[in-house]
Amino acid sequence: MAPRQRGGRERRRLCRSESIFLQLYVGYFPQACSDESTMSRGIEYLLFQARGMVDRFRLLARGGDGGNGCISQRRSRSDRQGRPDGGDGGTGGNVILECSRSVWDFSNLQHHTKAVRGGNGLSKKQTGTRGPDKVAQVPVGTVIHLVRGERPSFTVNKPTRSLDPWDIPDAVDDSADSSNQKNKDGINGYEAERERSNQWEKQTYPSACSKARFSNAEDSDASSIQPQVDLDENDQFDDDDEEFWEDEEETEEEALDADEEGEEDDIQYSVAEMTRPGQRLIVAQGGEGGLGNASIGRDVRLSKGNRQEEVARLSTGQPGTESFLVLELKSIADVGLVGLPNAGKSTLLSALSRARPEIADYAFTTLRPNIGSLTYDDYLSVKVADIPGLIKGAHENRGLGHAFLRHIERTKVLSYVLDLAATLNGRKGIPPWEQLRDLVVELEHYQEGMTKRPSLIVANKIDEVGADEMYEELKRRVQGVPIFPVCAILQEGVPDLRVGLRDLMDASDPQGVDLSKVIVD
Ligand SMILES: Nc1nc2c(ncn2[C@@H]2O[C@H](COP(=O)(O)OP(=O)(O)OP(=O)(O)O)[C@@H](O)[C@H]2O)c(=O)[nH]1
Repeated sequence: MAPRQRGGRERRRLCRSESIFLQLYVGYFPQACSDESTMSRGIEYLLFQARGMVDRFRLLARGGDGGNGCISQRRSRSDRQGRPDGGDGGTGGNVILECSRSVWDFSNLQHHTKAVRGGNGLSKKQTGTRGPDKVAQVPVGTVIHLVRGERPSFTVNKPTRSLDPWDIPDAVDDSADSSNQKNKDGINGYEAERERSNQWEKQTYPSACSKARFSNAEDSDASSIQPQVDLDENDQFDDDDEEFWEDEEETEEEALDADEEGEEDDIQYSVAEMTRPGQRLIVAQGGEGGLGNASIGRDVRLSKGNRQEEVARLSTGQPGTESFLVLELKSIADVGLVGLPNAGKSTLLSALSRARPEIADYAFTTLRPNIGSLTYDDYLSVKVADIPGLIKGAHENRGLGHAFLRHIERTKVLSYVLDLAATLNGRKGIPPWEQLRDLVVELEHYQEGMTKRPSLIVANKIDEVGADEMYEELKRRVQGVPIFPVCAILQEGVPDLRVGLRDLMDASDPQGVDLSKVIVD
């Protein structure tokens, strides 16, 4: 097989970054492109962006197919004709998402994730092995949207490799009652399930339906019923299957975009949320194994005419289910720091907690959310999220746009970080009260009512010359929310801010920012 071309994907990503770069440096900083150092920062930014955080991810998950049932005759001297003794195929593995603290985005995932096929049944009524599950780790705060397929279901957090009696080779129960029950269920349900899966295959893989592996009963050749020896030679992990998956992967990956756009109307939003480490969610189920001829012979009366075809159909393992999901990361923090670029949010986060985000004197240093932990004397731990800077017009995709706001969607408290020094000493920035207005407008554009949640204002850079007067002016212009003068860089005012945040979380009637109480020229 020809090596797979990854170039297309790389190129696409850089193009997106380039467009952001242009918006930033030509739109937001009109004079910037003439400045060499800003250009080099821009390039640095591009590189960051190219390997930036993956907080939205399209995932096509497919459960492993069930193994085929075995067709085998056991003969002995006393029984020349022999008895059917082929075991059932094993169930395919599930695709499971596991919530974990050890990953912070989706960069470890593969767009196509498939679990392993169940093992084929063996002679002497031995059931095939269960296909191992494919477990993919996702960060805490992952929200799952369903584009296509079955709704995912949570599973008990236990090792999924543990086998039930049907999965243990040689564990076929001979007692009439239980085996009949199982096989009746299996066979009755089998017809309907098979019909459903045939339709599913035709819809999902019209081209692949012609492949032998996906051939349905009508197409299947009687020669596909192999004696035991041949079945044993079949690889349990099905090389053809792998190849098929890889061949399809490149084209399907491109199709994922189109699919998502095309099916946007049908998306079921937030079908599940993963908020606790260790939580497990089955997103695609493994298929049931096919029946061995020991089960078929015992429970199904086969008509003479199409006996072989019927046996072939019943012994073929069912395909695993497939689902197309969009995963989104919404960080879970108690306090969200919002501010314009360069306001000092990252510096403040490092003063409040042990987090060490990148700090620099240029805009958009922060390209991904940082989360720090603030611990009080009574061991209450509060999570604080620092998100990339917002600018006026972010809802029109200026700057880094609105995407990062999802990380503070669930915070209990908002902390507006305003730069008192933005207009001081000849700087051409925005006065703090206008910064506040712009931030409130952007947050409301993102989610109506977001600014009603408990809020406080951090008046940062109080150490700068002229900042005291600016702080007094800010207090005069903004009413209704507490304002804390802080010098994040020297950690001045930070202990009071810690207390203020705690009070806000404990307060019975805390208030958000009301723009009617903000005086702007
Ligand atoms: N004088 C003074 N400078 C500060 C203070 N806090 C932060 N700064 C400086 O302001 C600049 C920006 O700080 P950051 O913490 O990176 O600002 P940010 O809001 O995270 O910026 P983005 O990543 O662009 O969103 C840095 O040069 C800091 O050293 C402060 O209290 N006083």
